[in-house]
Amino acid sequence: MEGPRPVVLSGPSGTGKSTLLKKLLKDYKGVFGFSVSHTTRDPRPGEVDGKGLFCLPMLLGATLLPLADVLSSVSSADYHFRNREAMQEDIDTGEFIETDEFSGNLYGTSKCAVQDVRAKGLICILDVDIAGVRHIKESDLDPIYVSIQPPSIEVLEERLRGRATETEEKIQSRLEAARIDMEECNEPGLFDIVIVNDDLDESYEKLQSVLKEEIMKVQQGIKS
Ligand SMILES: Nc1nc2c(ncn2[C@@H]2O[C@H](COP(=O)(O)OP(=O)(O)O)[C@@H](O)[C@H]2O)c(=O)[nH]1
Ligand SMILES: Nc1ncnc2c1ncn2[C@@H]1O[C@H](COP(=O)(O)OP(=O)(O)O)[C@@H](O)[C@H]1O
Repeated sequence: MEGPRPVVLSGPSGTGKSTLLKKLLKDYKGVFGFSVSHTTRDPRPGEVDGKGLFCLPMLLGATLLPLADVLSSVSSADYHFRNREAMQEDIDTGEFIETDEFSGNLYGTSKCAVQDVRAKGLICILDVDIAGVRHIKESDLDPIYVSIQPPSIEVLEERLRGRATETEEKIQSRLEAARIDMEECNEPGLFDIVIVNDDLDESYEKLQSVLKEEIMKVQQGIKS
């Protein structure tokens, strides 16, 4: 597909990926779009459900929903929250680019989630775990791969506890996955850049700088 290259943000749970990507979406309106993943985990308070497997071009063609409703439901959602059976059915019918089991739940990037963003000419941001990164490497997406890492496992634990969204069991399983992620992220050729998210402003500067070229492509497209 033509257009700017997508961006994959990966890194341990609690390291600051959502914080950074929300800053990008806020500061660069009309430049970035979030690929809304599917998951079987329960929504956290305040999280918005994308309500299922939509393909924006398909919906518009069928004019099932007013355009504004479709755009807002897709762009502001955190996840499409599904039960395991429904998600497995969609996986079996080939709707996903990649899926992974993380901390007892299924997560996955649907083809529609990426198409919806790319069809609008936006830089598509995907937030996936390290297994997702490896699966995406086998696809034809050709994204920029960014790993966001914590300064240390102790700091990560503080952030996870500070966010107060997980049970003790989930904190432990996330820390276990984090140890593996922290080791594997330096594997040659896996990521284009590894950003240690100590100071948030500095990390955001580094992230903007690695995405500068793609951001300019979209901004120049908007002007012309
Ligand atoms: N492979 C894959 N991983 C995902 C996807 N969506 C989210 N994840 C990863 O799943 C993990 C858990 O995500 P989440 O439950 O939202 O917790 P959080 O990252 O701590 O906010 C994180 O490492 C995400 O990057 C997806 O579509 N595919
Ligand atoms: N650089 C930072 N310094 C201190 N706290 C941070 C930093 N970046 C993120 N946080 C905090 O850490 C917690 C986890 O961040 P979050 O963006 O939810 O992580 P992720 O999306 O990677 O799971 C949040 O409470 C967030 O406010």
